[in-house]
Amino acid sequence: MECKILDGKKVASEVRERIAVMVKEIRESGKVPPGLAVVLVGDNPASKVYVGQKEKACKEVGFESFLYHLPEATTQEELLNLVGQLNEDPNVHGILVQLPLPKHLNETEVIEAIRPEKDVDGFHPMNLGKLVAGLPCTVPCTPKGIMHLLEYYGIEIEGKNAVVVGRSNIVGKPVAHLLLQKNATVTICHSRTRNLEDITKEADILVVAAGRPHFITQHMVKKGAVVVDVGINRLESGLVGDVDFDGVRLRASWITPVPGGVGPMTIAMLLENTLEMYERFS
Ligand SMILES: NC(=O)C1=CN([C@@H]2O[C@H](COP(=O)(O)OP(=O)(O)OC[C@H]3O[C@@H](n4cnc5c(N)ncnc54)[C@H](OP(=O)(O)O)[C@@H]3O)[C@@H](O)[C@H]2O)C=CC1
Ligand SMILES: Nc1nc(=O)c2c([nH]1)NC[C@@H]1CN(c3ccc(C(=O)N[C@@H](CCC(=O)O)C(=O)O)cc3)C=[N+]21
Repeated sequence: MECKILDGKKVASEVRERIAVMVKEIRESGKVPPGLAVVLVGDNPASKVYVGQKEKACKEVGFESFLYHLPEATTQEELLNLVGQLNEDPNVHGILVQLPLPKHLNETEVIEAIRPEKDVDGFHPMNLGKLVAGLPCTVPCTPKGIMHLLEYYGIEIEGKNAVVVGRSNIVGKPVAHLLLQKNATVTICHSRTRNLEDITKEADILVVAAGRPHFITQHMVKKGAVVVDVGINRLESGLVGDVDFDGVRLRASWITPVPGGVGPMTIAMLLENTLEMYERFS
């Protein structure tokens, strides 16, 4: 059986086109357009790349984007002050603080300072709590993008064994809950999991967000599985995911490539979340 590609690049561009049409109508009606504020602290090269992509994506769909690039030496108080100011700014509908922050800053406290109505990442405990409770909330972009991609390609979730490798608050845990809501039987694995491959081999749907290049190999995957690779690893040979694509595609029925899989969906969902918050709260 031929393995098919979950084409995040294509699906994301369709989402962006739809958003661009809606923003055009908003602008033509003379209203304030949706605005996204991105806060970057320090000079982490990977973060700078991501922030650049986000700005470009905003411009393309017609959003206002406000970039705050603060020096590495920014204090917690200065960062909290900026967040407080953005919370009050009527032109800002979404606030994204790029993670990771430099080590001297308290990430949890910064995220909690963002008004939940402007928490475009869905990382605020109020949004994460609502997600777990199955209430309407802002869903984190990467997990939302994964679900959108599965839905687009008609991948059935109900009753399937879904295995998530990774338990971060931004990817692993929320995607596990979204799969659970769609009635999958969900297993979450992490660095203390024993006999990982015995578990991954049972997965009908395998989502991998471990941050380890080529971590999931062919023999860890069940024949016909749907494999979603969230990993972004920059090696000298280029950008690779957490899944050994060339090996695993010989067994899987569907697979996301890296690049061109989950990454572009994350950006598209960031735009979608910004527009949703604009419509709900402005
Ligand atoms: N494509 C996209 O849009 C995005 C991609 N990413 C990428 O996804 C990856 C994961 O990101 P994130 O969730 O933030 O990462 P974290 O580093 O926060 O979490 C990694 C998770 O993987 C688990 N893990 C690490 N090593 C192993 C192992 N040997 N066996 C089993 N589990 C293991 C960790 O377990 P433990 O909890 O026990 O430490 C942890 O739960 C990264 O490569 C990141 O760059 C992230 C966000 C968006
Ligand atoms: N507050 C916050 N929100 C985030 O959403 C957030 C964050 N912090 N910190 C870092 C991670 C990582 N992340 C990615 C977004 C897009 C791609 C992406 O577009 N990837 C392209 C490749 C891009 C390239 O070539 O580098 C692809 O996979 O095709 C990847 C990773 C968002 N994150």
